[in-house]
This record gives sequence, C-alpha cells and structure tokens, in this order.
Amino acid sequence: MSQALLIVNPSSGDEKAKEYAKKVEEILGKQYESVRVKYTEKAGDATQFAREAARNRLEAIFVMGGDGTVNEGVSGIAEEAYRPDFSFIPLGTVNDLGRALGISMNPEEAINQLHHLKKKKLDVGKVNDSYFIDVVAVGVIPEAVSNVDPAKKTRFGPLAYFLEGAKAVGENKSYTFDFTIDGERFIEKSMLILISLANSVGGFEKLVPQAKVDDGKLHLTVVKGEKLADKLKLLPKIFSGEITKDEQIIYRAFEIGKIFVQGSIELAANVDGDEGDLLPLELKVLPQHITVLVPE
Ligand SMILES: Nc1ncnc2c1ncn2[C@@H]1O[C@H](COP(=O)(O)OP(=O)(O)OP(=O)(O)O)[C@@H](O)[C@H]1O
Repeated sequence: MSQALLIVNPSSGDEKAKEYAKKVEEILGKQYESVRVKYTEKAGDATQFAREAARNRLEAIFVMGGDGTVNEGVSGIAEEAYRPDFSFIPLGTVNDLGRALGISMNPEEAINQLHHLKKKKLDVGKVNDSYFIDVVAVGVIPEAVSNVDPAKKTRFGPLAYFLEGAKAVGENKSYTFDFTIDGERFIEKSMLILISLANSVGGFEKLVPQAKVDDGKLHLTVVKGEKLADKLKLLPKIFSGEITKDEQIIYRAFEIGKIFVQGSIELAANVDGDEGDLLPLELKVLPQHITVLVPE
C-alpha cells in the first residue's frame, strides 16, 4: 500500500498551516492510498518523524514549514539506507531550495503544484555531523543575522538579513580563515564565507547562477578583505548573477573541504538559517542523495 506522511510545523508562515494542511492532505489522498499528518511541537520533531517514515518504508514525505523544518525532514532521512521521496510546501521567509526547485513561494500556489509532480535528484551537504540543503554561512554577516529580530524577518524577508548584514559590514571586521578545498590549501581574510548547494542563496536567486541542485558539488563563495567601501561595488552583482566572477570573491565548486579560523576565536557557522557548530568545519557533498518531487 502506498503511504505518504505530511509533516507540518504549525508555527511556520502566517499561522494558516492547519488550513493549508487540510488541502494538502486532500490532494495527496488522490495520489497515495493513505496519508498521515503529523504536527511538530518542538525542534527535532520533524527529524524524528521523517526518520520513522523512512524506517517504515513510506513512499513519500511532504514537509510544510520554513527552511528549518525542511532541513529537519531531510536530516531525518539522510542517514537511512531507504529514503522516501521528499517534497515540501515552503512557509518560511527565505526558502532557497524551494526557489531553486521551482516551488511557488505562495503557499496556495505551491499546494496546487502538488497535482503535477516529477522526480528529481537532490544533492545534500554535510557539515561536521549535520546536514544542510541550502547554505552554511560563516563570518561577520551571519553573526549579525543570528541577531535579526524575528518580527523584522517576517515583515521584510530576505531583505532583513541583508540589511543587518550590511550594518555588520559597516564595522569593518573580518576573520582569517584557513581553507583546504578538494586538496588545495589557502589562507584568506574574509567577512563572509558561503557554502551553498543551489543558485539561490539568502533569497537572492542569482547569487551562484551556475549551481545546480544535482551537480554533485558544494559551491564556496568567499568575500575577501574587510573594508565596507570596497564591498559596495559588489551589490549590483548580487542581483545580476556576476558576483562569483568578481576579483574580490574567491569562488570554487568542490566536493570535500575543511575550514579553520585562525586565533583562539569561537566562531559559529550558520547552517540553513540556524546556529550550527563552532569552527573548524568539515564539509562534503552527498551527490544526488535524495529524490525530490518537484513541480512539472
Ligand atoms: N509547534 C511548534 N511551535 C513552535 N515552534 C515550533 C513548533 N514546531 C517546531 N517548532 C520550531 O520551529 C523551528 C523551525 O522553524 P522554520 O525554520 O521551519 O520556520 P520559520 O522560522 O517560519 O522559517 P524561516 O526560518 O524560513 O523563516 C524548529 O527548529 C522548531 O524549534
């Protein structure tokens, strides 16, 4: 019997999650013989629900929530030998993976897209013992983003992150990092390092236009130096898709890497929008690890 699980984070989005969940259940009910709906109550629930679904060999898992909940769902199946098909209705603010996969940012539209889905492979990133589907960010900007007021985040979306980031850059601060990327070692001063999987990063859909969700690569973008004045020139390139070609940027597509911060500094990475491990970071890609169901 084909079974699907719908995992809903009722606190994501604009509080309409329960109403949306009913519609999704109805549509999936026509595609699977049985559909169960489970609501998360706290951090870790979505991971546990997804892991149980994999172990019970369900055919598909659908997640409704923000990037944090989608990350949890993927994390729950990433280590399992049998991995159900995976899809999601984005209810958060950034939703880079949804943007990259052609899933609508409007929940009602995303729900309608469930009528016609096709299968696609998805790379998953691993950072130390955690998984990521969007971006690992390190440096002055991510530190500031951790402090973004949640109300501001809901009102302004990705722009709030960007504005907070720009304020942080105003402090002219940077760290010295030691990179080993696919065997090549280099040391660089930087205010911001991004390790991403898709074209869309932080809600900017053309940040790494060459990145594909199934290219078997992680994409490293390092903003060199520490002076704000130098970085303002980069702003238009964030929108035009040319940032990775700029001389102030180091860009590499890679499969395995290590990043240390020099000095006795406690610096945490931001993993898919939430605070992650302190550096050093070990990174690798799990190529085409998950089958996602995406709009046709
Ligand atoms: N029932 C619940 N009530 C409150 N918080 C919850 C509940 N279930 C899960 N959570 C919390 O929600 C977090 C994930 O939120 P998520 O990132 O999916 O949504 P968001 O913050 O709206 O999205 P975004 O980060 O994209 O803006 C989990 O880490 C967990 O701590």
